[in-house]
Amino acid sequence: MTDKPAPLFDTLVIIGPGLIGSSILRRAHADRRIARRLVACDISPAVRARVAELGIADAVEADPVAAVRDADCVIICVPVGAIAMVAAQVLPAMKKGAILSEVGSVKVTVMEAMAPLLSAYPDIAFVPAHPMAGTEFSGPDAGFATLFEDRWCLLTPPVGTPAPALACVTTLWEMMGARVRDMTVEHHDRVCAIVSHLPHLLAFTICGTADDLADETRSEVLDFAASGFRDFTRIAASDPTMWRDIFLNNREALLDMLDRFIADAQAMGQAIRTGNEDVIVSRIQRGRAIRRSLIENRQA
Ligand SMILES: NC(=O)c1ccc[n+]([C@@H]2O[C@H](COP(=O)([O-])OP(=O)(O)OC[C@H]3O[C@@H](n4cnc5c(N)ncnc54)[C@H](O)[C@@H]3O)[C@@H](O)[C@H]2O)c1
Ligand SMILES: O=C(O)C(=O)C[C@]1(C(=O)O)C=C[C@@H](O)C=C1
Repeated sequence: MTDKPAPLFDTLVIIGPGLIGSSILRRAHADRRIARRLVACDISPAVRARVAELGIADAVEADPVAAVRDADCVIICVPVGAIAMVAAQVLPAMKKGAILSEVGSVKVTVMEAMAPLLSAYPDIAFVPAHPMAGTEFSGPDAGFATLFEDRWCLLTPPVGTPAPALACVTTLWEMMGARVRDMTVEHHDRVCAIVSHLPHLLAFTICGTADDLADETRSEVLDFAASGFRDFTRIAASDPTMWRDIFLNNREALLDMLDRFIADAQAMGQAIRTGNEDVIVSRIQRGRAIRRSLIENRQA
């Protein structure tokens, strides 16, 4: 009889088992090659009770210090503005050689807040990750085991990250079904500003603009929303705390992309005003080409 290979981690701890954290737990619960023991920890008693009910963790803890004591890997899955605070709670309790990770949607400010904390714990490897997958829903009921399937997961390891820790986190995300790419925190934040943060800003804004026109159009907005507007309302339904933290933490990159967008939108407006068909058609053709390449890359 051959022995089963050891799992990637003995104990994997998820702090904040909401949409992303509970999706990691579900996948790891279904594939025990990822971790022998799964621990969930959340500040909210309602979330803890629900995670226990769902049965997706072997233990559910209220106290982050108790939760991480035996961890080989801890993944912080809380809103961006709370990541460093949670790290400050758990770092002193983590064992030497363990890995600390997080899944925040912004990396530069998180790294800036983490650097002074990490310098006191040279035996903990910090490997930030960002799965480019999600939905407009939050909380432990929103998660599902296939959320990361075929999606990208961006890693932003600080210079000097030990190779075995980086390899472990890479393997973890590959076992989640994701494709993995490493990049710097600065590049990450600029890429996410254009592909994720600006589109959300536009969606929140267009819904607000439509709502401000309430007297004139609101009933029509609701009646006829099975149109282009509907696609904006899906992402505009996203969690306010999460998006407040993203916008305020990725301020510079987001404002830069917003300025570019405003200039391009004004150019399109000018083309419509002056009847410049070439400009209008070439802009639409570029949009269609981008959609086609997303479909070819299985990201649509
Ligand atoms: N939603 C997405 O599409 C998406 C995708 C990729 C990455 N992210 C990032 O992942 C993180 C989590 O997002 P989510 O959508 O899963 O959020 P969520 O609201 O579904 O879950 C967050 C959980 O963190 C808990 N929490 C908050 N503060 C805490 C604290 N101090 N200590 C312990 N638990 C705490 C909450 O109670 C909640 O259960 C965010 O940083 C977000 O930017 C989100
Ligand atoms: O699909 C959605 O609803 C999402 O908002 C997911 C999405 C995105 O913008 O692509 C949102 C934020 C994350 O950091 C990563 C993924």
